[in-house]
This record gives sequence, structure tokens and C-alpha cells, in this order.
Amino acid sequence: MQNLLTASQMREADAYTIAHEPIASIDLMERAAHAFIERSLALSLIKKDQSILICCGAGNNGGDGLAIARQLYEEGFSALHIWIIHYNERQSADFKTNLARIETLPISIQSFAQEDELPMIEQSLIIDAMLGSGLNKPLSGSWLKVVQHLNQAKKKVIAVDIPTGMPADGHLMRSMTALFAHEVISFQRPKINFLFPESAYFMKRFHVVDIGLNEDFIARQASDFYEITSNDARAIYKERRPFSHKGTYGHSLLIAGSEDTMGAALLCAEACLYTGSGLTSACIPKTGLTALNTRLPEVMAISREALFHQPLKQYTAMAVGPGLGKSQEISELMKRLLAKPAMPMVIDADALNVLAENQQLFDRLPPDSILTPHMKEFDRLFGEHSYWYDRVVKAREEAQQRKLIIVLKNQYTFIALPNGRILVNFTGNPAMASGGMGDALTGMLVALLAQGYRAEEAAILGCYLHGKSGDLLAETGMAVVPANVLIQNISKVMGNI
Ligand SMILES: NC(=O)C1=CN([C@@H]2O[C@H](COP(=O)(O)OP(=O)(O)OC[C@H]3O[C@@H](n4cnc5c(N)ncnc54)[C@H](OP(=O)(O)O)[C@@H]3O)[C@@H](O)[C@H]2O)[C@@H](O)CC1
Ligand SMILES: [K+]
Repeated sequence: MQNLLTASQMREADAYTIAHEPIASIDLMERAAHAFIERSLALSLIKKDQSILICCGAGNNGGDGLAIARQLYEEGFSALHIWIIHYNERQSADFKTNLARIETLPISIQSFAQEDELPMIEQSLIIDAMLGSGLNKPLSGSWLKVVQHLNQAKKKVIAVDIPTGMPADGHLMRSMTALFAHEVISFQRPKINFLFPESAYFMKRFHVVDIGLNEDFIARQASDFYEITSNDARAIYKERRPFSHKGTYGHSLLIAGSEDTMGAALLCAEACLYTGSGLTSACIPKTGLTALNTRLPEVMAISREALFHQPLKQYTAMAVGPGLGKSQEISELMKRLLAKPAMPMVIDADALNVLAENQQLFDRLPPDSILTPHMKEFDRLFGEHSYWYDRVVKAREEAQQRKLIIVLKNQYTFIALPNGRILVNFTGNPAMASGGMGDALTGMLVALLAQGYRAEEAAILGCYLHGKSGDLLAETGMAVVPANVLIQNISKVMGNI
């Protein structure tokens, strides 16, 4: 697990590294510039014959820009042009050093003071090194004008560390102006604000490069946010054991589907199957029986009427919600289920809506139950939120107070734990944005619970594998990954973990 830092904690990590590695601050900047270029080349974001405008401020972000320009020149890039935006009086020491280092080279440099008119932009690519994590207020005046001028040029932009004008943490508002970046190459850790959907106002994609800041120091910093890494998923995953049998891997009960939305139940059951549940039973309406038997012969069916006429303790874990629909019957069913809940539970979709309307049911959920709301379901449960940042803070409060695990689904899914930590899952991609993905995740989570993973482990591993399955399919060239295709890939992803 890697903790994510705020901009001010990152500055402390920078200072600590300089003092303890030890490394001179100017050399750290040199490393950052090198890492920026190396990644840009690896991703084919820049080419030697391309005309590039490097826009620099006069702080350390600008210093990075000058070091990048010089190193690009040394790499054989010849069509380089530099703007220095001199709207602030202060220049950082490392900016000054890098300016002295580049002034002797045959690279054209233009400086702009507050009232200077800005020329048309002829270059095809802009490297944005004007303001970085030192931003301390929204842009205004001449800064606003320069950013608007660059945005209007509609050129491809690669931002150094963070787009100029975008705050690294705190509220992101559409009304803020920043230089829109197609790519951002950020140092050491992603900025927390990259993880919220509002970041799409300011940037398209980000990449993180290691610049060798002191990881021991970083690990010691208190943080609310932790990135789930592939190592974390690998450490949780347990291989199937010799001499094991279906009884070894638990029995999942899914309560899902209605006449019109049997697909949700089928996808949930299929995901449960492919994630390794020993046995899977689906409690579905009678009208869905033929579909279930035809598509998933491995899954057993129970009618809604029969559910409470049999011992529920034969099941190891339960998921309730996908495709249930809204009706009095479903509310009653939830109330009966939660009257004596005795097994780990995943609560999704329509079951979340029942909770939203019957908040007293919250108290009956077994501790560590996993709730899997998307944004709208979350707001129905816990109130409207204008900013994702506030929504995630609320998820943390609720998870802590109610001793539940809240999996707030998003491109970067936030897993809020009862201990107050927020884990962020980085796997997954926009090709997966279609109906049925949530049903698949619920099936995966219940299958992991049934196999004996603790709820926290199931949430981490389930979210990781779900996104990873989608990522591997997208890497094969699939622009869209339907849920049933993702599901059939899960067992392979587990096998190769
Ligand atoms: N951390 C690391 O590990 C490493 C960091 N590195 C790099 O350093 C960057 C951070 O550099 P930084 O701290 O010098 O700040 P930076 O973004 O250049 O801006 C400073 C200037 O902006 C000004 N200013 C602020 N807001 C403003 C506004 N709204 N409108 C106008 N002005 C505004 C502010 O002026 P002030 O308000 O203080 O007078 C100040 O003069 C970081 O992003 C990365 O690129 C790497 O080199 C190596 C390792
Ligand atoms: K920048």
C-alpha cells in the first residue's frame, strides 16, 4: 500500500530527501527533468523533429521546465522555444541556476512581463512548466490571461507535475481556470485531485515517475489516502489448495434479479462462479429460471418463496441487490434478511436504495458488510454532495461510524474502511463504462467472502481483479469491454496474479 500525499507533505519529502540523501536541490531537479523526458519518450509523447514551446514560470516548476529544455537540446531536439512568464517578482534559486545554464545554449527564449502582449503559438506541442504544486490561490489577472491564451491555441499540452492553475488537493471547481493538459507527468506520487472525476475539467491522463524522494520518510507521513498496488493484491490472493473440493471454497447466496432485469442476476452469478465460489445459489424470480439454467448450469436456483423455508446457515456469504427492482416486496425481503443476519454480506444496487429509505436497517447490518454504491446511490444513502472530495470524506466518516466497508465506485474506486483509511484502486479504464460492471463486481466480492477472505481483503482483491481484467482486455485493443467478457477473463487474471 502506498500513501498519497498532499502538496505540502510532498514539499516536506522534497526537503527531507535533500537533507538526508543527501542530494543538492538542483540535482533533484535535474533528476525530475530526466524522469520527465524519459517517460515522455517511452510513451512517444514527444518526437525529435517536433517544434516544442516550453512555458516556464519562475519557481521550481519553471526551473524544471528550463532543465527539461536543456536536456532535450542535449538529446538532439532542435526546434525548441522557451517562454518565461515573469509575472511574479520572486525567482527560485534553482530556477536562476537553470536559467544561467541554458542562456549559453542556442535556444530562443522570450520573457513576458505583466502587460506584454502574447504572440501567436506556432509550435505543435506545449510543455507546461509555469506553475506546479506551489499554486496557492486560483489564477487571476495576467496569469489567467496567459492560460486562456494557451488554451485557445488548442495545442497538445504535456504538464510538468500538474497543470498550471489546478490545485493538487482540496475542492476542484469547474469555474477554476487551468491550462488543459492532455498528459501530465507527475513526480513520485499522483496528486490526490487526479483521482476525482472533476479532474477531467483540467486534464486527460496522468503518469507518475519516480524521482527518488525518500520513500521511508513518505511512508511515515500520515495520510487519508492509500494506493492499492499489485503487490497488495498478490499478498492477499490465496492459490487453490491440493485435495480441495467445492466445499473448501464456500457457498455464495445471491439475491438478485426481477422479471425485467434478470441480466443483472446472471452477470452477478457468472462473476461469482469465475471468481471461485465453491457453490453458488441464486435466489431469483421464477420467470428467470430458464435463463439461469440455460446460461449458467453450474448455479443452483432458489425461488423467492423458498428462501426463508430453508436454513440460511448453509451459505457462507450473501450478496443482495443487483436487478432486484423497487417494490414493497423487496423492502420486506430486506427487512427479513436483516432480522437475523449471520454471514458476511455485500449490499448493492436496489438493496442500497432500500437502506436509503429505511435508515434504521443500517444498524442491523453485520459489522464489515460491504456496500458498493455508485455516486448516485451513495448520495441517496448519505446526502447530496457537490464535490467528490466531500463525498469521499463522508464515506470515510460513515465507514468509521457504522463499522462498514464502503466501496464508492468510480474510475478510481475509493474503499473506505472502518479504521478510517481510504484505499484507492487504480485498475480499471473507460472501456469498462457500461451496464453490468457493478453486478459483476458484486458477484466477485461475494465469491471472495465465501472463500474465507476477510471483508477488507475481499474489497481490495475484488476491486483490483475487476479493474485488472478490464485493463488486460483493453490492452488487447478492445475499445469497449462488456461485463460478460470481463467476467470470463477473471479466472485467467487470478491465475496469472
Ligand atoms: N516537491 C518535489 O519533490 C519536487 C518538486 N519539483 C518541482 O517544484 C514544483 C513546485 O515548485 P514551487 O514550490 O517553487 O512552486 P511553483 O509551482 O513553481 O510556483 C511557485 C510560484 O507560484 C506563485 N503562485 C502560486 N499561486 C499563484 C497564483 N495563483 N497566481 C500567481 N502566482 C502564484 C508563488 O508566488 P507567491 O504567491 O509565493 O508569491 C510562487 O512564486 C513542483 O510542482 C515540481 O514541478 C521538482 O523540481 C523536484 C522535486
Ligand atoms: K505545470
